Amino acid sequence: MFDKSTWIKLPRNVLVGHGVLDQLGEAVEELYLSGRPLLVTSPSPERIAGDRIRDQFGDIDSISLDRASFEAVERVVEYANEIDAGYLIALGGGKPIDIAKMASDHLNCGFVSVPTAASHDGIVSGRSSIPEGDTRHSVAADPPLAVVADTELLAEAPWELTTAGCADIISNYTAVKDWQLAHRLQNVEYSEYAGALAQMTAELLVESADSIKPGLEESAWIVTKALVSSGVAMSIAGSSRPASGAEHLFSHQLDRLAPGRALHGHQVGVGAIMTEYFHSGERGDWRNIRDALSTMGAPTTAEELGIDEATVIEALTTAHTIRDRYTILGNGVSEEAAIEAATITGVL
Ligand SMILES: NC(=O)C1=CN([C@@H]2O[C@H](COP(=O)(O)OP(=O)(O)OC[C@H]3O[C@@H](n4cnc5c(N)ncnc54)[C@H](OP(=O)(O)O)[C@@H]3O)[C@@H](O)[C@H]2O)C=CC1
Ligand SMILES: O=C(CO)COP(=O)(O)O
Ligand SMILES: [Zn+2]
Repeated sequence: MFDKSTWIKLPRNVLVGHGVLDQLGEAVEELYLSGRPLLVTSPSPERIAGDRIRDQFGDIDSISLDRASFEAVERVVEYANEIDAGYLIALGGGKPIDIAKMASDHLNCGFVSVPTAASHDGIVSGRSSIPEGDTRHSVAADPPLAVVADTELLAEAPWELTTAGCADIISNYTAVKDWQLAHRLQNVEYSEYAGALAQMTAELLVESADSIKPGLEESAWIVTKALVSSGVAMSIAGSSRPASGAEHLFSHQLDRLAPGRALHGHQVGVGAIMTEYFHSGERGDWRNIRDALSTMGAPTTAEELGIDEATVIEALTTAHTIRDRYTILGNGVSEEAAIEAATITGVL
């Protein structure tokens, strides 16, 4: 008997374009939500766009967070219960969006995603990524009911945030390879559709590399559409596998060893150069990944990340311990092998 079933959760309204932030009220109205909103944000996004949201929703309650943690999720849940919020509006980068995503899951209410940076592919995804002690949880949660990504606002954000988004997408190359490897070696369930979508998204972005330049709103448009597409791949997969492999494990370790030093996307990009080397060897595709990152202005070395060599090697040799996710790192990379990979690829 055929007994497979799948439940793919996706946002209902996705608005990407010039000035669409001013249509947030309209997009929310179309969702037939009830109750008052709670704005979940962080300091810079609040400063940049908080008032434009208040212009549409009146003087709404808001909470500003500076760190992604389970404690921050708890604070949002408590505050939302206190004011009897009907839904959440997440305004900012990956941090407030992930926190609101998880809090809305706990509260059994919906949330709307309003990215202020094209820096990560959690804008649309049904995954929340929260660090806790020595580990990181990639938690299943509902995706946003709507996404309102204003390319005018995103283009005004510091350019490095956009290059971080590019690198998060380019890392799909190695993430999909790791997923396929785990499928072959460990019988991990693999979705051809999600894998193909994640890979194609990375390919299309790399093909557009010459059009991705600071000061061009079109760049924010290209990158945001890719982030949406990558988030959809995660929703189809029901896991972050299409967009997160060993390069993400490396980045999550860096977050522990050198917190706040570099952006998530930049760390996964540098990780992808090295994990591609592990996949395909010295003559393999790692040069293409490095060149694509460098064309877009994303870091390709430890120095450009602002992270010292010893920390990079420690992150690479311990990355396999952070989560139960089979990747090319297998049971771990020796220090000698890590130094060799980082040196050959020019990361060190
Ligand atoms: N759930 C998922 O599927 C995914 C989740 N992630 C998660 O997302 C996080 C990374 O996202 P990222 O966006 O880098 O993290 P942050 O939300 O920390 O944003 C990065 C920085 O950019 C600032 N910022 C945001 N928007 C603007 C703006 N318009 N102008 C100026 N500064 C701005 C933030 O300011 P401030 O400090 O004031 O907030 C912060 O300092 C990680 O925690 C990662 O794990 C990443 C990919 C996928
Ligand atoms: O960053 C992500 C995808 O780009 C999410 O992945 P994680 O599940 O590893 O947190
Ligand atoms: Zn990522």
